[in-house]
Amino acid sequence: MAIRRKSALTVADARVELGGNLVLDGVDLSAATGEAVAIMGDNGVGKSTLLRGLAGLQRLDSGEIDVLGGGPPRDDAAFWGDVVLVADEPGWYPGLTVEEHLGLVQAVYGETRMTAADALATFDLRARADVAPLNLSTGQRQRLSLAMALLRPSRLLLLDEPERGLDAGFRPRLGEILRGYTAAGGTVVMATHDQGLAESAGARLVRLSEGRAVAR
Ligand SMILES: Nc1ncnc2c1ncn2[C@@H]1O[C@H](COP(=O)(O)OP(=O)(O)OP(=O)(O)O)[C@@H](O)[C@H]1O
Repeated sequence: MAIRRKSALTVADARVELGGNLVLDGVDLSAATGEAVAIMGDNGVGKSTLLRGLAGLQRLDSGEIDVLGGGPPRDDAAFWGDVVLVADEPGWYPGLTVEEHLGLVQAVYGETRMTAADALATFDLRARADVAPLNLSTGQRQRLSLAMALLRPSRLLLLDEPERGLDAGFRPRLGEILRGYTAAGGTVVMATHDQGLAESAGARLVRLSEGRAVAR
């Protein structure tokens, strides 16, 4: 008998118009608790817009969203305590090293999913621990963004093109890290152009086409 997993999020008939274009045109999406979902599709089909909608950073013109059973996304501490969005590069703290950025996350959250030292190792940043993030390469900065996101406790990870800047060797590692996150009960929704990464993360593929989800 199939085990029915609890819903982590649902999007029903989402419509978003931007600059006179209907970017999302009746999109449905769902993810179960402990599931990874990869949203794929051509440039401009609305993947980032959908993720921003899930994070509450893009208002829907119509449609419904439920995130973690709490209704629509809310810009409050409880929501952001459960949800992590990794999209554009974050602002870095001037004067703090890579290791200190991770230490800061650990200090703020107290109980983290791993130690800052483990995060440095997991995201291959040990050799760059003492430099400022702005002195990292693009891919190393992306690894630091992901390390900070995976270090802190959360229930839902929203990742916009997490493969950005990552070399071919690290992408399967990221897939394994995301598998570990879902195995521990977390839910992942990512927009990606890398089907290999999606598969290594064990993600269900959802294709967006002209603002519609055509397979899920
Ligand atoms: N602020 C905005 N005003 C008007 N149009 C916008 C705005 N932001 C995005 N768009 C348009 O909305 C559409 C969807 O953009 P979105 O970034 O969601 O696509 P995407 O699928 O994530 O693309 P990519 O694969 O290139 O990251 C694009 O046609 C884009 O030009």
